[in-house]
Amino acid sequence: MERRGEAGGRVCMSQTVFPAHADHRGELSAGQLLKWMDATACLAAEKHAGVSCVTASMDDIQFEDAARVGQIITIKAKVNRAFKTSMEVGIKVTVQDVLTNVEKIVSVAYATYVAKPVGAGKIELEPIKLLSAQDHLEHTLAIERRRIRLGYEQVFENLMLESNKEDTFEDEDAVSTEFTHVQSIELVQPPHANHHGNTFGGQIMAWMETVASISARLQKAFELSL
Ligand SMILES: CC(=O)SCCNC(=O)CCNC(=O)[C@H](O)C(C)(C)COP(=O)(O)OP(=O)(O)OC[C@H]1O[C@@H](n2cnc3c(N)ncnc32)[C@H](O)[C@@H]1OP(=O)(O)O
Repeated sequence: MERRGEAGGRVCMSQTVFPAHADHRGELSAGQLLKWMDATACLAAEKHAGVSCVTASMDDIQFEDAARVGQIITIKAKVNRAFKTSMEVGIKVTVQDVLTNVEKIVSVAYATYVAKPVGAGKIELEPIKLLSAQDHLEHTLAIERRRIRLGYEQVFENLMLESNKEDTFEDEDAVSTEFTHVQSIELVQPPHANHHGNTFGGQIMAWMETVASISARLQKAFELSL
């Protein structure tokens, strides 16, 4: 029998990109990918914790390559380190072209999940069993990344408090952004919820990404109309 903490906390998910997952360019939308990344990583966290987990945060994400309709997306998630009630999960996304077999990295990301048993108090997580040199490396780096991510919020708060000066920089080519304000009101429905009845973190990120990309496109449309 596999004990929790022994090679638990690893999940691999593959999915063909269908037109319903794509944006107007025929590429996998970032919002859909964020939903898959969150669902896969949450499952890895729950496999390790043995109880339900919630998304606390996802670190900065860079998308290095696009995935087109018909290509295969593979998401590998692994618990790098369990702290007290939270875990860092490493997420690696690759895209494979079925005709050429060429595989490319789309993204490497880190997310934090907190064990939250339904109807119970907090639980303390077991440490993870390290099986390879890579596991050891990620385990060591995870504590450093946690220190940076937990300090990040404070750094941003301090920036806001300290920067009470108006930016006087003026560029004569600057264009107004007044037409780029976008607001979306969403009704939380059952398809947006996870198996605990809460809105998926990935769903919230997908809504945020939709609004941000519409805003960016409105800016471009406004510039072209000038
Ligand atoms: C609104 C939505 O539907 S979002 C989508 C899904 N996600 C959720 O629903 C989560 C909503 N948020 C929450 O439930 C809470 O804010 C939690 C669980 C994230 C934090 O719980 P709290 O009890 O407020 O915080 P507490 O200070 O006890 O921290 C618990 C752990 O989370 C960690 N943590 C808290 N915030 C963060 C963060 N932003 N990033 C990384 N780790 C975090 C803490 O370091 C701590 O870890 P440790 O126990 O291993 O030392």
